[in-house]
Amino acid sequence: MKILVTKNKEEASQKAFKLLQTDIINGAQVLGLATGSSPLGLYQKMTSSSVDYSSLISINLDEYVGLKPTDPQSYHYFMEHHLFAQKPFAKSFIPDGSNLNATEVINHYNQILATYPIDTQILGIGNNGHIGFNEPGTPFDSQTHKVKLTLATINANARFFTSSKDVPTEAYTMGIGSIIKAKHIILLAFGEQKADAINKMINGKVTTAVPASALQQHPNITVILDKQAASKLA
Ligand SMILES: N[C@@H]1[C@@H](O)[C@H](O)[C@@H](COP(=O)(O)O)O[C@@H]1O
Repeated sequence: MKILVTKNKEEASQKAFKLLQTDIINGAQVLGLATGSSPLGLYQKMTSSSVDYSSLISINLDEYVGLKPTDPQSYHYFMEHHLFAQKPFAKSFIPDGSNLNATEVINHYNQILATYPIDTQILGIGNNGHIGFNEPGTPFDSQTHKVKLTLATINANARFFTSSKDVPTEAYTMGIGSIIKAKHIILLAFGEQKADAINKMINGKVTTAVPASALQQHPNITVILDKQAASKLA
């Protein structure tokens, strides 16, 4: 694991942008993308750059079950608003949260992942160590699946909704097995509330109790932190 501790989000996002650029120059064609506040600075760098992404493929990690792509709280809407409207890709895939037929959504997404192996995966991390929406206890070889969100995740994500009652309780997510297949992973984490999860991810036991600890086994991962997220590293 390569760990970069930066001054702040701005410096971290710039470093992530440069790493992504290098990967693209070196032939990366399929980008795995994440939602949440952590990759926002990177997406701002991407939208304000002159780089053209229109020949690349993007595949997002996850989506809430029950939200239409047009719902402002959906991850479809988030990606459209923060990246795709300004920087369209050749094809962009996000699980269809409005399709309640889980088997159909899962099979379709696994097929997409088999067709387009991810070159560079952008990742955030939940306070409880989740990646994508892979909550504690998820097997490391998991493929796309439907999850019941933990109370911790629902509460953490309530900041994007009017109230925690509005946060969907289920999501479709790429599995840990699919995430760790990416050739290069760039994980971004900011703030003290991530410090414990980051320390467990890097120095803790490799255990399904901390989904991000699966990343210790990955041969090519860059973790970009601010000082607060790095504050519990030994
Ligand atoms: N499904 C997303 C994750 O992919 C993301 O990493 C996490 C942290 O979000 P943030 O970056 O806003 O802290 O939130 C959600 O649960």
